[in-house]
Amino acid sequence: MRIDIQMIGTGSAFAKNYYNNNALVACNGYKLMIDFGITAPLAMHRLGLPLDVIDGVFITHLHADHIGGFEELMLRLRFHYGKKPQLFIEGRLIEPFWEYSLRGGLEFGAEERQTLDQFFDVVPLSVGKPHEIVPGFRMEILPTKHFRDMPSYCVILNDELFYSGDTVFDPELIRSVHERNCTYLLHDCQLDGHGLVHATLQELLTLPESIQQKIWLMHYGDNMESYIGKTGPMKFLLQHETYSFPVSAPATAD
Ligand SMILES: Nc1ccn([C@@H]2O[C@@H]3COP(=O)(O)O[C@H]3[C@H]2O)c(=O)n1
Ligand SMILES: [Zn+2]
Ligand SMILES: [Zn+2]
Repeated sequence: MRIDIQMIGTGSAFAKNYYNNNALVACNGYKLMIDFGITAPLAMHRLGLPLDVIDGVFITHLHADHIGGFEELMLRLRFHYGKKPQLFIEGRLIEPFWEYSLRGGLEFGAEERQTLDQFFDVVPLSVGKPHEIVPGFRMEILPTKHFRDMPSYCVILNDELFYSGDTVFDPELIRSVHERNCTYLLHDCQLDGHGLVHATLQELLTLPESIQQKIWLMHYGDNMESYIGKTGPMKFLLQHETYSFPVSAPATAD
């Protein structure tokens, strides 16, 4: 079987040549969006993808390049398409996501109090508890170290494909997913400067070659092209491209 990933964008938070680093994952007939940032509605439009292709959305963390497109997504899905997708979200993120990031725009003027579950079928996730999205398509989240104490999560799909979300360089995390036989490591990458909240290219280049061979770089800045050929065996994911990753069917969930 395969996991197909279309990179809706591959850019860092403030990149202007690239849309926000968000990905549309297709597996066993289900389409899962990983993050939906400020630029995601425009990127989907440019790709000719209507918002109702999305069956579910997973949120890695609450920075705007990962959730800034939700107001449009929620309004259009509910009132234009009449669709209520699933929302996969770590339990601790639910309240701040709704109360601090969205409620002001979605409730103001509403006659009735609005809640997140009017827009989504909310599926709370927990670290260490894999979740079967549909038969044969499984996700598992792990915490990442990103920005101070802000909760943020990476995700492993079908035990084989690791998607970092946003994280500082965390060799222990990378080695652990390598050792549990993840075949593909999609990792955010800051190409220059200090890695205060992201892994830098220089840091990723210190990993053993056997790990670098599995790494696909994403969430990069506008100067990506000047780094082509300077990433060792690591490859860049390209915006709007679809990548088809062969995977094994996961062992039976839970
Ligand atoms: N101390 C910090 C914290 C954050 N940032 C920038 O804010 C962005 C938020 O989205 P991101 O993708 O996590 O990247 C962050 C930094 O660019 C930064 O530059 N310095
Ligand atoms: Zn980001
Ligand atoms: Zn972030």
